[in-house]
Amino acid sequence: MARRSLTGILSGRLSMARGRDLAQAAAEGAGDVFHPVITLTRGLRCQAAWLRAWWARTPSDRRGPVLFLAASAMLVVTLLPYGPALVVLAVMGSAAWAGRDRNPVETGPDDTETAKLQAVYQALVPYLSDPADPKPLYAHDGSWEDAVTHYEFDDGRLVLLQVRYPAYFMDGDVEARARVERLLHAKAGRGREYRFDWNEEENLVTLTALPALTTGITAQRFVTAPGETILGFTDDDAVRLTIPVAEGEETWDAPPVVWRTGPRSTEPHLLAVGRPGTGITTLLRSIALQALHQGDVLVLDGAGTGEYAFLTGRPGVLAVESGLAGTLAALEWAARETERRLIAVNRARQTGRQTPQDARTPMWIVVDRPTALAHLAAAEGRPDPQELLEVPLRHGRAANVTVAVGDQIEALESLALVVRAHTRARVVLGQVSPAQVHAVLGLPPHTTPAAHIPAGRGYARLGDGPVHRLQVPHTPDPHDEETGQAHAQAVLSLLPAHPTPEPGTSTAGP
Ligand SMILES: Nc1ncnc2c1ncn2[C@@H]1O[C@H](COP(=O)(O)OP(=O)(O)OP(=O)(O)O)[C@@H](O)[C@H]1O
Repeated sequence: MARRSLTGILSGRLSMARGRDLAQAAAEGAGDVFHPVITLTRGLRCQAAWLRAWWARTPSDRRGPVLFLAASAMLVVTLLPYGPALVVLAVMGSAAWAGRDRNPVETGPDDTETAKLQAVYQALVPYLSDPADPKPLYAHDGSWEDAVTHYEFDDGRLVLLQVRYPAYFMDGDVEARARVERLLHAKAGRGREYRFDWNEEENLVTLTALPALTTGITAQRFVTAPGETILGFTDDDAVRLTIPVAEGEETWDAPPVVWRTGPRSTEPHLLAVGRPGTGITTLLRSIALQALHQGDVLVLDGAGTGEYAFLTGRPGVLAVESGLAGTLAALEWAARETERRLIAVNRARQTGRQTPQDARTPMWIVVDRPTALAHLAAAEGRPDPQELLEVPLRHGRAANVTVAVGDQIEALESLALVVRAHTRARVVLGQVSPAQVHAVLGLPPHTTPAAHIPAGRGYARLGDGPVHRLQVPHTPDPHDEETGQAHAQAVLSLLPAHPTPEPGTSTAGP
């Protein structure tokens, strides 16, 4: 075999490399030259495929008229000046558009997100697997892709996660659910609030990150129908209705939690409890201010801190009592007044006449911290004021009498049975445990607590309805030194104006 010299081999390689470069340059040049043609061909192919599919979908009895229409259109086009040229231009233009290069869209999680999803999956293994399961959905050597059906990240943080769970997982067991929710909450990040939705039919649980509820809504005249009271504001998708609210300079549509009272209400009385300083008085003040636009209000302030004093003497305010003796007298009057209204309503029904106006005007009894008064009454050997609420609570609905009670959550056990039994509209405010929410509302919250809970934040439930997150509108005591001028003015402007006194007139009341 003849040997080749090193220079010969090198020069041969050099000429081969040059040849490859030339071929590559020629191919690139051809690619550039033919690119429009390739694009047009691709577009024409797309159009032809679409046309074929459309033709296949068209029922056979309609193909004849379609062909006839197409032929007529072609005839018209050929008769038009520049018609065929315009048609060719239009087809080429749409083919160029249809065949344009589309950058591939990146799908799927990046490495950090994949690691996070796998971590969530692995953490769920002990909770959602069973050693007896021959084909477990959750296993230590398994992958998140088997169980995660939806996910969404925002800035690297999970904002939506839907996972499947095996059919044997006890999704009806509150504690089993709570364990999974606690774990998902911890894995998704504790800084924000999450909602959990359990779909028992399809064995799916969804975690959704919730935006914080606005704390900027202050006392104002809300747009409501007669018998409606706004307890506060909640999530957009939790209620069907929104009302316009002013927040600072802006007006926007906010989703309210509306409490309906009166003869047709299924939850005619309210109980609100919370940790001290979380906004129970503020909520009752907001309710009293709204009630004043619908009827008469009697305020009984067990805490005796004078936070309702600004209402004293205003039209529609029957009395503001804070001492034990005054409260007992006011409640005795309220019980008699409820009975009087009840008799008037019954008489009117029996005789087929309209209920007299003085039995139709709504009457509200707002009681703040009744357990404080109960304690005082027990010490003085006097009747528990809560027991005097029995008549308004039992018969108030028919007599258009509404009772709203507020107290501290620690005093829940001290609340009279009659109060707990007849208050089906419930609110709980402040940093409370899921068990406490369950004790007050009859259901645990389906959202995790926020890292920081502002005053006036909590949950509301009307009767057997769902549990709503709630933010009470800021309604401070206008006489409090710490209340800013603007806020005080906003509250005072909601009070009905003093009527011009007419000689010889007097108002009814306790
Ligand atoms: N919705 C709210 N928005 C803003 N601040 C609020 C809200 N609710 C209450 N606050 C503020 O929180 C503080 C306590 O409110 P409030 O007196 O209503 O609570 P409370 O539960 O009745 O307290 P306490 O147990 O001391 O009577 C007040 O300074 C009040 O202005």
